[in-house]
Amino acid sequence: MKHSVCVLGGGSFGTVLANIMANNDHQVSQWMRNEQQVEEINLTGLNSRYLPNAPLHQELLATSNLEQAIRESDTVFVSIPSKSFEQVVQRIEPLLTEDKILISTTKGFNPNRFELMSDILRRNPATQKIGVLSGPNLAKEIAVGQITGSVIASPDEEVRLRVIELLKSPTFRIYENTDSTGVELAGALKNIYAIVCGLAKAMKVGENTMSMIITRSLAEMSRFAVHFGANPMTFLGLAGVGDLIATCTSPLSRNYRVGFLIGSGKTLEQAIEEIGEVAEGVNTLRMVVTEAEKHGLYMPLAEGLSKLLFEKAKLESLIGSMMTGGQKWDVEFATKEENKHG
Ligand SMILES: NC(=O)c1ccc[n+]([C@@H]2O[C@H](COP(=O)([O-])OP(=O)(O)OC[C@H]3O[C@@H](n4cnc5c(N)ncnc54)[C@H](O)[C@@H]3O)[C@@H](O)[C@H]2O)c1
Ligand SMILES: O=P(O)(O)OC[C@H](O)CO
Repeated sequence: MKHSVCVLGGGSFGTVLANIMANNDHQVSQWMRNEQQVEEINLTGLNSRYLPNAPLHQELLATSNLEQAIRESDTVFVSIPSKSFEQVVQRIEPLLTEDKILISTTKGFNPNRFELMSDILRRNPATQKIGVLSGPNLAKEIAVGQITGSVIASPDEEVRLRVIELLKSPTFRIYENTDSTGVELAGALKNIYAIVCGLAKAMKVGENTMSMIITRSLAEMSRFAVHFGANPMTFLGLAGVGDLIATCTSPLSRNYRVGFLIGSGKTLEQAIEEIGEVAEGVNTLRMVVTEAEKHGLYMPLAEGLSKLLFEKAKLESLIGSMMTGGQKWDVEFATKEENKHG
């Protein structure tokens, strides 16, 4: 069945998703605020600022008419950075009807209060058909047809099946999960650890060290997420360990690059300016460290990074924070009995 889809956001991820769905013969409009970008995509089939090497499907329609784009669509993907997500969702709320499906692809927290993007979507009074798309999805790799897997998370089967129908392709495979909280938290939290790994890479640490950081990052992020209702098993999937590996090891990740640039002597402000695209991990770090303190959650890597970025602590103290401290179990979600005998 041919669907009408709207993607909100003119950045790299919104553009690759819109392009996949247009290639799948769905009617796709991509809403963006920048008129010049709209014109460029419609006239040349290129989004040169965000995806310069990816020619786009000729039927993909870029638009700055938000009202028309929403009214004409049965499914809306929101690919707006977390900083502006709530503001854009408030604009579309009056246009929503109970049959519309809403998908967040944004990996971050609301900077104004501790909540996820799907919480913002759920506040609309019209539709509760809501899902979260997350996984190891570096947009620039997807754009050139690298084999990629992602996860659609929603308790609602219709939502999951719709997203699979819209996005599946010979190079893009979508898996299902009902643990929306786990998938969404995994996607947001891993950005913190991508910054840590970028820093570690700039310090030229060995592979033992890098593996330890990535694995302890997984322990830390799943500890946080389980406290807020996630299933720890979700962290074994693509949205958990999968995305953590991709983002913690790839120079294509903006968060990793923030860490690498700081580790190479730049300030946080210089790193953000040089990248020129959203790096969600910085805001996520602020929100998560505050919540971890409030709830007594042990997160030495996040706390160490926060001290380094916001309180000018020394780089070495970040990794030092992982080497001391009380937490002694390798796998925390094994039962107490297993830990005793394992
Ligand atoms: N790029 C990736 O590889 C990737 C992959 C998976 C998920 N994501 C997530 O997707 C989200 C979007 O990322 P991206 O990579 O597309 O970002 P980006 O930096 O490439 O682009 C952001 C886009 O949002 C637009 N925007 C910002 N504020 C706006 C506002 N108030 N109104 C309208 N438009 C606004 C910008 O103009 C820009 O077009 C992020 O949360 C990111 O974590 C990104
Ligand atoms: O470029 P980043 O660091 O925002 O990462 C992009 C995606 O989240 C990778 O899955």
